Amino acid sequence: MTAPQVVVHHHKEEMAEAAAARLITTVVDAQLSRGAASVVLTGGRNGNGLLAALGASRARDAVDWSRLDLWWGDERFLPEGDPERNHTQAREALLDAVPLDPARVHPMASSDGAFSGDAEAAAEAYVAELAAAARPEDHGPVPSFDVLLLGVGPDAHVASLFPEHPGVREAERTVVGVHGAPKPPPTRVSLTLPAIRAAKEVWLLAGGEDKAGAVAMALSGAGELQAPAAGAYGRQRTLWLLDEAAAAQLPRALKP
Ligand SMILES: O=C(O)[C@H](O)[C@@H](O)[C@H](O)[C@H](O)COP(=O)(O)O
Repeated sequence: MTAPQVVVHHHKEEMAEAAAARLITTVVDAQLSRGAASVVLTGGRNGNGLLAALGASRARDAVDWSRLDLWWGDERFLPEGDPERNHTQAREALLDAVPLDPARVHPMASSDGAFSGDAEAAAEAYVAELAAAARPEDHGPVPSFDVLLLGVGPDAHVASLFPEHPGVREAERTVVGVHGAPKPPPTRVSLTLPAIRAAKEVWLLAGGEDKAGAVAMALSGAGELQAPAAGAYGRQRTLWLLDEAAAAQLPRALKP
């Protein structure tokens, strides 16, 4: 388990811009060293804020978009094109504006497609898609993601893994269907903590005072059942990207 590192920016806008710059550099370095890069996107305002900041960055085209593999940490189980889907929002925030290779973009299934209404079947399909992309040198039945992005909820949820819910307890499977999510919509598909922990780097994004309690709890020793964000860490790096409001309740020893 990699000890979490914390970076605090003044406001969430600066946090988004800094995270976008950091992501550009990390992706470019991965592409230089192995010819491709793999990133897992997250939904929510901070995740989409990062994508929008990346799209506005003049450095964005240092990325070879045709050699970027994009996955999702979770998805709201809604019809294709629904404005509330993380995939829809990511396309609007950035993806439709850059020359990605469609074969390397892996959205989770919609509720009206081949798995209509069956979130478990959609989850199983993503398990298979991840496993098919894994290589022998990878750490488990998922690709070794270079960066896995996670927004953090006010209850310290990450992806669609909510405190005390079955998904956060999943210790084997890489993707699960989620029902009765406290954050609407209730039905979702989510990576599990084992899948999240296969990533080289996990970056957790939290901005705003409504996240201060969750951030403090997750970084002060709470267990993953109570604070799923506490169980989200990368093999090589775990990075918390905060603004001052979200860092307000952090013990001094944890502040940079
Ligand atoms: O589908 C989702 O809603 C997200 O994946 C979810 O995990 C989100 O990242 C957090 O709830 C934080 O959302 P905000 O950044 O909007 O607070």
